[in-house]
Amino acid sequence: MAESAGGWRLGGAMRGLFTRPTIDEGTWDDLETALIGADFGPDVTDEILDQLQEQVNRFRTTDPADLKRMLREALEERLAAFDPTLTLSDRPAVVLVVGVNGVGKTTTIGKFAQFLTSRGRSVVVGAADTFRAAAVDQLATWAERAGADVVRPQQQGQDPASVAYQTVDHATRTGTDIAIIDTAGRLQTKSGLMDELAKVRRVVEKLGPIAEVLLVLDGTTGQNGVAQAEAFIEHAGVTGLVVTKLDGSAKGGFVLRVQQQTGIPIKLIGQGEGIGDLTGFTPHVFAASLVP
Ligand SMILES: Nc1nc2c(ncn2[C@@H]2O[C@H](COP(=O)(O)OP(=O)(O)OP(=O)(O)O)[C@@H](O)[C@H]2O)c(=O)[nH]1
Repeated sequence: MAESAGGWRLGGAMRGLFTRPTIDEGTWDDLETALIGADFGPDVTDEILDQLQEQVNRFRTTDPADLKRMLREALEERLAAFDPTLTLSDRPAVVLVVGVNGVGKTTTIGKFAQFLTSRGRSVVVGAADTFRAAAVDQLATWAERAGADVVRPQQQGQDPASVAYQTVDHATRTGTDIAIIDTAGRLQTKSGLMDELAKVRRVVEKLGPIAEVLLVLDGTTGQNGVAQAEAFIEHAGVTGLVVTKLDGSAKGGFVLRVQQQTGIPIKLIGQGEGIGDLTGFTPHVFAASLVP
């Protein structure tokens, strides 16, 4: 899996920026425009600008190549402030995947199953989003392609918590390493959704601890996507973020922004619609692809 193949560059503004002969006022304006354009958000942008101006003054440099390196290092340091390691050592390791519909949740679960099976881990996927038969089929197709087992609801609208229970039970009985549970993204009310999730958690925890709760966010929707997912962040005990659709997006700054804002580490990055298009999150690699 290529870790640096992403298209999440900062975009055209950066190119002109680092070819100026010397650092001048225009450099800082261009840098601000580029950071805002890449969705770092105003706060992170200001912090980075202040930090870099201070460093440029301290080192008395006027060389744009120095500034570029300082920018890359500043981004890497901030990206690395949270631990991106997935905790999957329980047997089975139970992973709940949450998020609003349409962000790429089903695709992500398929890719995650593949990510794990290709590393020699056995996986079962549970379709606990039981309201749409087509969605269950779509998830099952992805999981089967990844070489994972699937636990489906026995009938449409079956209690999601019982599907989740059966999934973990299946993993325990068969000695499967990892149980990934899809959950509903859309219910009539937010409290209904959170109650359902709380019930899934309660029932699963009867069998053992939950290893990870991964919240899937669409990298192209930026801040609006975070607002939509607020309830999950507040109530679902999210342990990691998965940011999808970063391929071809010029909005890579969102990754740093969302991590700083929520205080939750990014653990996986989706960068395409193919089954291999999911990677772990490596701050060094990500910073280097933001500022190539
Ligand atoms: N380019 C790109 N497209 C993606 C990525 N992840 C998902 N998609 C696409 O986004 C669309 C929605 O993905 P789904 O996985 O169906 O999203 P979902 O959140 O499960 O949506 P529902 O099934 O409606 O709940 C699909 O067309 C996917 O192919 C990604 O990393 N990059």
